[in-house]
Amino acid sequence: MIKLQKIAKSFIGDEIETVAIDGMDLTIDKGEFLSILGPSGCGKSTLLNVLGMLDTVNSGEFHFLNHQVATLGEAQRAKLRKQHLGFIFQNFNLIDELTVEQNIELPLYYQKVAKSERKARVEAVLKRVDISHRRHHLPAKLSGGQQQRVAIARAIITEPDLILADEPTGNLDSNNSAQVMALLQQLNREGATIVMVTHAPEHISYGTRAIELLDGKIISDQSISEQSISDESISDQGITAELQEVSCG
Ligand SMILES: Nc1ncnc2c1ncn2[C@@H]1O[C@H](COP(=O)(O)OP(=O)(O)OP(=O)(O)O)[C@@H](O)[C@H]1O
Repeated sequence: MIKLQKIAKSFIGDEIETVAIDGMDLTIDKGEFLSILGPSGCGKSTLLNVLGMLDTVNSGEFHFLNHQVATLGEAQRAKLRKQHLGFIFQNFNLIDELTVEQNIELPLYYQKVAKSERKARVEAVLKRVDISHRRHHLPAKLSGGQQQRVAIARAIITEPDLILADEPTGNLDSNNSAQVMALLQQLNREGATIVMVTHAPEHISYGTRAIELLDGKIISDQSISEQSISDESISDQGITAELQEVSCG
């Protein structure tokens, strides 16, 4: 689904160049649930912004489905974003003045989907994330976990090829975090491809693969299976412990 080849991205400010992504190669297949970890400033958000076509690269190739994204202009990238991507953010990014169901409906409205179909799809997604009982509430009346479930519903309602999640549990307590991660895992098991930036090494076990970045480069790339997670937690010296150390940065 995605192929990055020798991608480089730097920022220039006050005559100082900061290299955020340093010649990165990365392939992501349909159906993966990839976690991206690493210390602060290692390039996680920049990579997610590149994958989300919110930011351009300085050099390298970026293939998404059948498109060569690096050569596309802003309007074409915006079209691809709207058609194929769903975003989930740490601070939910819901619209305060709209109810739960209006927030969820919005992407379909922008896609000019007919009203009757919008209603049917909102209904199904409300059930899917178990928030039907709060459909007429404004976001401020919901808990953080409920707000993130609404944001997930809004991200999946267009049936995107790829869901990008930027620290989706960053503002949640452990109970709500576990619920949101279980929902993302379930969506992945039903076929969704997910790329998630996280500071929580314990959450990689919900995914199928974890990469660790340092200074804009991938320094480890691991397949995650339920078996490997339980083995590693027993040995206490595997990826979970290692990543815990790295993410403290
Ligand atoms: N708009 C920008 N202008 C200048 N430098 C930037 C910009 N965005 C990111 N950087 C720099 O690029 C590097 C990578 O930043 P990035 O935000 O991708 O890191 P991160 O791993 O997501 O960090 P965090 O975990 O703290 O969110 C950092 O050195 C950062 O200061």
